[in-house]
Amino acid sequence: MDNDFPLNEEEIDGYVKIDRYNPEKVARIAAHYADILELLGEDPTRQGLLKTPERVAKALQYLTHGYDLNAADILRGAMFEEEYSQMVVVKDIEVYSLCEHHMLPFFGKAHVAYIPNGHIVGLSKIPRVVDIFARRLQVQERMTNEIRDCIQETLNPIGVAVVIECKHLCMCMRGVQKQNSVTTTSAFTGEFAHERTRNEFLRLITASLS
Ligand SMILES: Nc1nc2c(ncn2[C@@H]2O[C@H](COP(=O)(O)OP(=O)(O)OP(=O)(O)O)[C@@H](O)[C@H]2O)c(=O)[nH]1
Ligand SMILES: [Zn+2]
Repeated sequence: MDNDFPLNEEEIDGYVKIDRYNPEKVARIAAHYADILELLGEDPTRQGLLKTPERVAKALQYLTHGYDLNAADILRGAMFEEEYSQMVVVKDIEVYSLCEHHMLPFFGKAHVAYIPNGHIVGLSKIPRVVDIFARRLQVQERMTNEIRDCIQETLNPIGVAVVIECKHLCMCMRGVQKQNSVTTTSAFTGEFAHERTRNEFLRLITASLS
């Protein structure tokens, strides 16, 4: 996938405000990156680096485009009255975020469940909500709570469960340099406070289809 910030609204269903890809902002961020390249001992005028500051500026805007999106609005856009009252689980949602301490990626999977209370939500909206909170500077714990709170407050279900498992590059490529550690965070509301419900969710997210 091309990682440049989408130039047209179609690519992400019109949810991103076009002013996020502001040429003035790109130019300003790029100017800083030209300085940074120099400070790192590079020659920003060599051929391979000529467009790098601009590419980085666009990539950073893409990686933080969640700031421009309203997750509650996106959920509200696809809520349907339905009497279904069993747990709905969307698991293995890819997560790509940036840790707010080092601005290095952390990535992995999110598993989200809710128990409807008269309304269900369009399934694709759950990964969209995950993305909106992931595509900004984050800590994994806050992201987990924000996803839970957004679904609870907007959809008002009987309960919400969120489990996120991520690898943090700031712990792999530098610092403590642990290549295999995975961080798991979780957040629950309502019915998921009960061990039985929580265990059913945990069983479903660890079960394999094959
Ligand atoms: N709780 C939490 N910590 C995170 C997350 N992402 C990165 N960190 C941690 O943020 C901490 C920042 O600690 P500092 O001591 O200020 O920074 P540092 O000197 O670069 O730390 P080291 O990574 O241990 O070298 C580190 O322990 C990181 O592992 C996250 O999502 N949640
Ligand atoms: Zn970090």
